[in-house]
Amino acid sequence: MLILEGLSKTYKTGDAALRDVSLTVPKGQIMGLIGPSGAGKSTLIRCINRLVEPTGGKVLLGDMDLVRLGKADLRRQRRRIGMIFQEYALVERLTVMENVLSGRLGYVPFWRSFLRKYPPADIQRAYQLLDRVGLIEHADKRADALSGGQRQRVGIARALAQDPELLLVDEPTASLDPKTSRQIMRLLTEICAERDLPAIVNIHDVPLAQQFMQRIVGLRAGRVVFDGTPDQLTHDALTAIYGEEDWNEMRRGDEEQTRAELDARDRMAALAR
Ligand SMILES: Nc1ncnc2c1ncn2[C@@H]1O[C@H](COP(=O)(O)OP(=O)(O)OP(=O)(O)O)[C@@H](O)[C@H]1O
Repeated sequence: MLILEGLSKTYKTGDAALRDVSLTVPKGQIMGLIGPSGAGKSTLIRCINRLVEPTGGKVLLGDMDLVRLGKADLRRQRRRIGMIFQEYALVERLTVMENVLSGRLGYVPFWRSFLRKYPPADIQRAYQLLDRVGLIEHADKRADALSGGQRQRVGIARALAQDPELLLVDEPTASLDPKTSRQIMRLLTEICAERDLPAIVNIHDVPLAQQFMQRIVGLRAGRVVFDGTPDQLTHDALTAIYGEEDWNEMRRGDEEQTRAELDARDRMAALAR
């Protein structure tokens, strides 16, 4: 379980990116974080594993406050948090298998990782994870030979190789087409359920969040302005998060995208005839 208590971040520039955010994410819950650009979504995710240093508050993972840890302890504790990134952050010239094994780097002694000698149990486990994400037959391919969706699956398997107690997921589908995005979101939700893992997913796409998240938290100007189920995300709630103008614009954008997708489908169907 993850508990945030009064988490705040003010950057040196004076930008108050997070203001007194308190949230509890229980085991197995997948929580979507939505909000307009600049609302503080990335800052929130990065304060949890202290890629960004919070200026106040607590981050409790189990009963440990990550904010209080010194450097060496923080490095050890970060193993407990798996991260999945928008741009996958794979080592492109390494194989799929090596990328997954790199999730174990926090556990193996330096000399082993330097020589890329991982224990057999890690290798066996990496194969199981690749099987779970549907990439077993791609294990020996270089990461740069894969499609975007496949790369994101490697990113998921690598995060799981850490045996994390929490997943932080930053815009996992921002670089993917709509169908692949849905497949990735489905995989993430299944994995959280199977492993009883809590997850926070920073997600721009509101319909996708509504379709897959159990809980949605809306941030605006660094504050939580909505916390509820997808059904409770009404027009009024969306207006509170995005403001009237932005929300209407987003809706128009969605309608245009849907129209464009339908158009493309009609054109493909016409070609196939
Ligand atoms: N390194 C930084 N230095 C100073 N200010 C920053 C820094 N990073 C973010 N900010 C500011 O903090 C606020 C929150 O930014 P953040 O990137 O967390 O928002 P976001 O909701 O993730 O936005 P987006 O959806 O556009 O990625 C913004 O006002 C931003 O300008």
